[in-house]
Formats: sequence, structure tokens, C-alpha cells
Amino acid sequence: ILNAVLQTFLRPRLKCIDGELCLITGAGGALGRLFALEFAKEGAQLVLWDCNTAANEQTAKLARELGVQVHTYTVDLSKRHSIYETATKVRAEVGEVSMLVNNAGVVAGRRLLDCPDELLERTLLVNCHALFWMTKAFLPQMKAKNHGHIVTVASALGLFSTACDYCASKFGAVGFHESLTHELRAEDLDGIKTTLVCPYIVDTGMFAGCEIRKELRSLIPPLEPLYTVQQSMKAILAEQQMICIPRLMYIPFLTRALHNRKKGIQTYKRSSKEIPLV
Ligand SMILES: NC(=O)C1=CN([C@@H]2O[C@H](COP(=O)(O)OP(=O)(O)OC[C@H]3O[C@@H](n4cnc5c(N)ncnc54)[C@H](OP(=O)(O)O)[C@@H]3O)[C@@H](O)[C@H]2O)C=CC1
Ligand SMILES: CC1=C(/C=C/C(C)=C/C=C/C(C)=C/C=O)C(C)(C)CCC1
Repeated sequence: ILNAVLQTFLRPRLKCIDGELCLITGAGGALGRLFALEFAKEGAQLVLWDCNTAANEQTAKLARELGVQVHTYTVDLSKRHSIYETATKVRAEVGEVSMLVNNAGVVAGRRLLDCPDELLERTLLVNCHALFWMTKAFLPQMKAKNHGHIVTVASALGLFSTACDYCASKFGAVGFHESLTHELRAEDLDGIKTTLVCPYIVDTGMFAGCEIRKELRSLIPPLEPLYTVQQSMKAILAEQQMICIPRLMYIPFLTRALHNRKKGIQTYKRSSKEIPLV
């Protein structure tokens, strides 16, 4: 945790990603498109995934104007077989993905009892389950070369809760990132980096119909999409493990981490057995 916070305040060297093959999900959406353009500016070749074919093609057109190769795929991230089938096509038609940006996300934006089961389920499938299938599809190639980078676009709402389906899915995304990072470290795969992105609400329209947006306006105004993506890019290129945007969002994160640590120590002290703390 301390490492992640320190990395945010220090100014590390940024890595070169010229020629890397970068896959971005939700590339037809607001942040996904901006990610694609920022990666293109850095010289990365792009594989763009979205369920919205027209929006995805529009992103591809803008990225090609920056002189990079772009391949687009229409995929439904809420379906495991759609992810695996499309991943197989990418491997056969384009090659080995070395950077994976799991950006696609949805929100139901209704209270638990007012929300149809299908909508709740979709949020968990797209925002959380898809991370597992995407990583299972592309990590083996990264492992073979001990080279790669997996970015999880979660949310500040993956660190503390307000909206039911969305928070649960983003807590899952944060947990996924943390356990993947531990797993890679345990296997000494130091060439595969991970970055967790946790922004506050961004002005993209995603939360346009949600009550939470009105409440938040009085707290801090939503972030600019370009600023959010540029800050995220800096963290990715610096191989930073985590970024909260703005920095104020570290407060709930650190509070929670310290609270959990305290609880862990209490449990340990009360126990008669020697249980190592994780
Ligand atoms: N906007 C915000 O306030 C914040 C956003 N985030 C996170 O940032 C990420 C990007 O958000 P943002 O750009 O605002 O969202 P957008 O809604 O603009 O973009 C999301 C994209 O993902 C696509 N998508 C949705 N469901 C699927 C699916 N099943 N299969 C494939 N593609 C799908 C959407 O297509 P379609 O439009 O057709 O549904 C859309 O093109 C999300 O993970 C979000 O949770 C984090 C913090 C704040
Ligand atoms: C401003 C602020 C807070 C609230 C933040 C909220 C409510 C963020 C919502 C983010 C969203 C909607 C993200 C979407 O992905 C706290 C933690 C109470 C205290 C610190 C200052």
C-alpha cells in the first residue's frame, strides 16, 4: 500500500510501449476511446473490443489517423464463450497481446429491490467475471515471455460502497487485481506488471441517470475524462500498481486498509494458534 502511495507522489521513469500489442475493452466508450488514443500516441498497436460496433469503429478510425495498426472485434463481455472465442480469433489473426486494459464497465444504477435480476447480474458479469476470463485468455502468452501488463479500470467505488451492484462488482475488480498481483509475485513473474485504476466519478454520462450523481455534484465536481485517462496513463507507463484519481480518493482506501489491519491484529492476538497474517 505504502509503495503504491509513494509511487504516486514520486516521479518515476516512464516505460516505452512502442510496438506493444495493446487490447482495450469498452473501446467504443468514453474512457476506452481516450485510452485507445493515448496508447496510439505512444506507438502501441491496438486491438479494440466493444459490444457497440459503430462506436468501436469510430475509435479505430481516430486511432488509425495517429498512424497505428488497429483491429476491432465485437464481443459481449457478459458471456464467457464470447470472450474466449474472440480471444482465439485475436491470437490467430493479430498475435500475442502484451498489454491488456480491462476498461469496459456498466452500472444498473437502481436500488437493490427495484433492480431486475438480469441487470444486477450483467454488472457483475461485465465488471468482474470478465476480468477472470480475459486474464485466463491472455496471461499464458505473457507468462511464456515473462512480459506483459494487465490494467484493471475499477473505481473509487471499489474501495468504499454506495451503489449496490456497481460497488460489489468493483470491490471484486479490486480484489481480482490484488490477488493477481500476489499470484504473479509468488511465481516470480516480475516482467508482468499490474495497475489498478480507481477514479472518482468522471463526466462521461455513465452515471447520468443515477441518483448518486446529484449527491456528488455538491461534494466535488466530476473529473474530466481526458484528465482521468492521462493520469491513468502516467501510472501505467510508470508501472505503478495503483492510482486513485483524484488523490483525495486515497483517504477512504487508506482508512479501510488501516482498519482491516487493526482487525487482523486483534484476531491474531485472540487466537491461541499461530496463524500468519496475510
Ligand atoms: N464514468 C465514470 O464516472 C467512472 C467510470 N469508471 C469505470 O471506467 C470504465 C469506463 O467507463 P466509461 O467510459 O465512463 O463508460 P462508457 O459507458 O462510456 O463505456 C463503456 C463501454 O463498454 C461497452 N460495454 C458495455 N457492456 C459491454 C459488454 N457486455 N461487452 C462489451 N462491451 C460492453 C459499452 O457499450 P454500450 O455503450 O453499447 O453499452 C461502452 O462502449 C468502466 O469500467 C467504469 O466502471 C470508474 C470510475 C468512474
Ligand atoms: C468526495 C469524497 C468522498 C466521496 C466519494 C464518492 C461518493 C465517490 C464516488 C465515485 C463514483 C461514483 C465512482 C464511479 O465509478 C468520501 C469518500 C465520502 C470522503 C472523501 C471525499
